[in-house]
Amino acid sequence: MTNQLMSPSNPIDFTYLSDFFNRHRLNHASRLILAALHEKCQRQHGDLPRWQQALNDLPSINQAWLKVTDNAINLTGASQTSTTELREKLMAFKPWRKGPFRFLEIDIDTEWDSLAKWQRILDLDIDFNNKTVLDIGCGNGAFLWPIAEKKAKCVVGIDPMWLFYHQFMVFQRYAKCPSIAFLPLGIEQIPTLALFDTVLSMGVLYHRKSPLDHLLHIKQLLKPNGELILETIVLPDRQNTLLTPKDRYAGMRNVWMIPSVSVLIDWLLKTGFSVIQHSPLCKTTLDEQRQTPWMDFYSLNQFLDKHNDALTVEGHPAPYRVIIHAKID
Ligand SMILES: Nc1ncnc2c1ncn2[C@@H]1O[C@H](C[S@+](CC[C@H]([NH3+])C(=O)[O-])CC(=O)[O-])[C@@H](O)[C@H]1O
Repeated sequence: MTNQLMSPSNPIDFTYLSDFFNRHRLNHASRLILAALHEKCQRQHGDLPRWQQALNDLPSINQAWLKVTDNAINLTGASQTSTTELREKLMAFKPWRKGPFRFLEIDIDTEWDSLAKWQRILDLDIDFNNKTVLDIGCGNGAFLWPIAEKKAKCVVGIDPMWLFYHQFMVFQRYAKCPSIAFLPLGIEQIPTLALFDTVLSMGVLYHRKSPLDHLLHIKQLLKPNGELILETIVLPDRQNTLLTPKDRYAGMRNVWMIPSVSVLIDWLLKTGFSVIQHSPLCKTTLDEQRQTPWMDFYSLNQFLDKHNDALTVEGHPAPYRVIIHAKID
């Protein structure tokens, strides 16, 4: 593909997206999305020049190849750069939260083992084949690679954080996967057109002030018979319970509501979805989320009660997660 992902005169060049949207029949959204990207690029983030430089400093790699293996999203190839230098270049994109990745011989040990979540998605046996997929709040795009490998027609990831866009580009500049696009935009900037067969919203719902509006918004983005993969924190309670933390939840400031699974299902039914299946409840473990040299801020370990890991430091139930596979009624 003609992939103008980077050019020295205009380092954030999204012009290749017109071609991407045309190829994947997303052209109705093209004009509005390009306008939103243009506007975002006008309001340049202070760290952008540093991250752009860090991308430009990455070495050339011969025969680059990206593959998702059991324990990492793995970029292989041949480069002259020493391990020490390579590690330093990749450290410039810290903090690395989602992964883990392997970049040539360097293991990027991210805060989250996202492949554990991916395994829970695989356990639901969801069919991505030939689907047009949107991943809302995709972080650095860790799930875009395995979804593309499952032969999705195209995968669009959106996340407003410029750092995550650059972490994605660390791999895409070599992998040049023609079926993936990462838009550094928030959900609010995506036109409400029914363009997608499958929408993933993972780790996002509890950050939305109005979770029902989020579900209604997703419904507008789905084609008839479209499917939702909703992953979120829930209460371990079997009853109809809902937590609205007054202040923080597990150290996170912007958490609005955490429902029990039964409330979550009621929200889905109320907003016009029917539930196909859901995963078992899964307590987030310190194997799945922890501090590493690649993400040295506080992590789950510091946000659980030291004497009782069933509780957060604030005294709320510790995080459990569920994945619900639903479809439009
Ligand atoms: N308005 C917004 N629109 C879209 N994304 C947003 C917005 N605001 C924040 N985000 C993004 O939503 C993501 C939430 S993390 C889940 C990552 C991945 N999905 C995961 O399942 O590991 C939470 C977690 O770690 O669980 C972050 O990357 C935000 O930048």
